[in-house]
Amino acid sequence: ICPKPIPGIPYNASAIRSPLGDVPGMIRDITSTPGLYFNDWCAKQSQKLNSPLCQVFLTPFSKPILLLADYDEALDIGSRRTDDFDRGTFMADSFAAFGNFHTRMPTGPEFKASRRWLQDLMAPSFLNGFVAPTTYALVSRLVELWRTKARLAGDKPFSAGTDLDRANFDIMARFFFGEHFGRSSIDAQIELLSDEKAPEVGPRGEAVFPEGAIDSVFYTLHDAGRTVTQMMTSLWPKLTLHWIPWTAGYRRIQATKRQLTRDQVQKSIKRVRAGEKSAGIDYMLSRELAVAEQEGREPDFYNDMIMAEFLGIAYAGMDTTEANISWALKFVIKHPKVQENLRHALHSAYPLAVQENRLPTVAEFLRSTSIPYLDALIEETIRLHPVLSTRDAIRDTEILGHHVPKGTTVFLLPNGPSFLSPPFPIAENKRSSTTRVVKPSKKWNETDMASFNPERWLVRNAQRDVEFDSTAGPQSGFGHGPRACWGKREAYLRMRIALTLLVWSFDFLEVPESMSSMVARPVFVHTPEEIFIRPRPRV
Ligand code: HEM
Repeated sequence: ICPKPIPGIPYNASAIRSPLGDVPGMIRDITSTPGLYFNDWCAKQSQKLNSPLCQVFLTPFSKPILLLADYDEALDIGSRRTDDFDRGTFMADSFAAFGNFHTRMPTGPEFKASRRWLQDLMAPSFLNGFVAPTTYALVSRLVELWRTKARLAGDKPFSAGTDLDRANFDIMARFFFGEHFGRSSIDAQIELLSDEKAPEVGPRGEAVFPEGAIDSVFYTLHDAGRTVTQMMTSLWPKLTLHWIPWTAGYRRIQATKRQLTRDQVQKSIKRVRAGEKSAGIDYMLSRELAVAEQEGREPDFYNDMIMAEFLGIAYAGMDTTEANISWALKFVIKHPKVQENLRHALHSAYPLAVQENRLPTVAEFLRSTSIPYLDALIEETIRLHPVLSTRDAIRDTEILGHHVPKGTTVFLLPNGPSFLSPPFPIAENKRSSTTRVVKPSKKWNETDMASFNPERWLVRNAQRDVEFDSTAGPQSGFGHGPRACWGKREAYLRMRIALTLLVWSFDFLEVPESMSSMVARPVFVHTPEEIFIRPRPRV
């Protein structure tokens, strides 16, 4: 009943002496180290076991999970070895509460059908024509809210976490449903402050503002997100799978799907039949209409898989992007020089807006090409707070010369050696045949790999101009290959708009040490435990 390791791959000796595997050690490490969470613990094991491939036993009586800590092999598995590896049980189980969401599926016919409905939503025409102006308008409301809060708070910092949460929720809700979703939840906050009442003062001297009501879909997404963390950290995932459908959170998820069907799908069907398209849902249902016509059947607008995409994607796109915007703000607060450089880069990109003492318009934003320092800051934030990718072996195969049985889950660590600490030396003949034939990736300078330094992404071109180099060194924050992040383009667009408008509008002044913790919350997505800001309006 003790775990059975795969021969030749290092593991913690104590793990195979108990049916509980690595669980007791992991719980001990995590509870005794503030800020250390699941992904960090995994990265630490590869360092402790001093191997680019090791194995851990994360649930009692379980099969081993492989931890791969090498950028070139992870890139290879994600993008080139798709006959050996695919999305597998770990993700499917973790996202169980989301129903037929495509991230849970192997790359087969059902996955392809789901992706067909989503086909238009990452197209430049939809992103630039609909998502950018919508996001710009919503972030402008956040700017308005923080102006009001800054005025009422005087010199006191205040928590920005809930506002960022709401703004990102508003953005995702409108991505799918447009203005038909109703009033923005940031507007509800602004209204609440219209009495100009001074905020209360919290225990650390921070200004505390009241919280307005918010749509029930917001709570549902958080409930659903909690089930992902619950599943990933459950000692008994199979039991948890059976138990989740009985929880109040799960019932709320089902009720929300019914509500969205009633409120949004019906309205969208009318628009689609009238040939009108604006929000994401309209494009999805139009695709279904077109496919149904092609296949000579009635459209199935209420298909459970379409419903599952609304909640699944809203969750996948909300916490991840919000976390990175929050970390980026924390970094610019902690590093005033970076904030100054960023503002200077933004001002140089939009000289007319500086001259006219206003924000860059959405049209200017869309016309501008890359702003290297902004792109570097975003990339550096993702590098330091990445999300884990996983794959399962779909046939008996090998990694770094070791036999890997079919069905084995592999974590492609985005935060271990190669990324945040020096890579392991690996003999060329141990690498996969597909890795050997491509040029090895560039490596990070080993002296400062774990520190925050946006400059690492900048290079000078032949004309001596500074450019952003997305291949400057290893980065796996969005995963690789056909199962990499589907929403990457929207995420970049949102992060660029949000950071441009926020850093243009405010000087983010230093906050006291007691409010500037860089510790992350123990949830699946590396999110700051708290974020306090002290914004001083500029324009
Ligand atoms: C900074 C923000 C984001 C980060 C760091 C991030 C990261 C990731 C990662 C690491 C994966 C797994 C990739 C793999 O296994 O190779 C993923 C998958 C996914 N992401 Fe994102 N994501 C972000 C934003 C978004 C947004 C905004 C959306 C939607 C609008 C989105 C939708 C998805 C979906 C649907 C998948 C599943 C893809 C599949 O299974 O084929 N993500 N994301």
